[in-house]
Amino acid sequence: MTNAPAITLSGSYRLDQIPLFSDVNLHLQAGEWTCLLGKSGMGKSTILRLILGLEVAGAFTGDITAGDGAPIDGRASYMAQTDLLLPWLTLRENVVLGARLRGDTADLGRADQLIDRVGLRDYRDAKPAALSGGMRQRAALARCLMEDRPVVLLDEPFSALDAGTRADMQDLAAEVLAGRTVLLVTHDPAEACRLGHRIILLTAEGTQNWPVPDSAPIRRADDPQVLQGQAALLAHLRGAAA
Ligand SMILES: Nc1ncnc2c1ncn2[C@@H]1O[C@H](COP(=O)(O)OP(=O)(O)OP(=O)(O)O)[C@@H](O)[C@H]1O
Repeated sequence: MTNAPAITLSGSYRLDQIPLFSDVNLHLQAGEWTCLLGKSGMGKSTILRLILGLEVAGAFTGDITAGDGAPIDGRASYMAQTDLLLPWLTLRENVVLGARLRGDTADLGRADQLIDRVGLRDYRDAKPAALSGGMRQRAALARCLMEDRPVVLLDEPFSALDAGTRADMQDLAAEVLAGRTVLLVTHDPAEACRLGHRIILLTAEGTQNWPVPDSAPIRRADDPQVLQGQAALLAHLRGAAA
């Protein structure tokens, strides 16, 4: 993996001529996890798509830059909210899809290791239709981790998982993505407090930094500061939604 760059997105976004968010200043520190929270429909997934250079429905005015000045395109892997598994491929073929599309030789040993780590060894040759929603999400996570990119954009990657599996997958992602510049969109205050070097809240007025516990992530779920932090964040989000 090459060095992970910092990424900055600053600007405003209009949808059907109506501002969705204004004066956003989102700075992702190089090699760190930034967690982005905000009300549904506020534009979090749109921000991921803007960073990736993908098509969006509205108009963005502003700048999106990497700290090293090089293009972001080609250096980022992305896990969308929908798993985007190809139904005619097996789980293993889906996990190595990136290499296949690029015409590279897939590292099947690494793929099998990741499939094991997400707990899907027995389903390696199964088609996506034979997997539950949570299993499909873990397959998509394995495919994203397989890409080994310096920038990783994750859109609610653990949302379909039971609590125990979710904690395991958070641990796995934190381990495999150490040193990457990660942007994690999540609705879960506990997840943000465990994983984030930084927590940023997106509102119609822009972005707000939220304090994180003193210790370095990934933090224990029963760390008192994590427990306090997630309660305070939940209270804030509920207040903001009222
Ligand atoms: N393809 C599209 N065509 C038209 N409008 C869209 C499209 N995709 C998103 N939008 C609109 O853009 C706005 C922001 O959507 P986005 O998915 O970025 O929100 P979000 O904050 O990620 O929401 P959630 O938390 O529910 O996933 C919403 O009002 C949504 O209806």
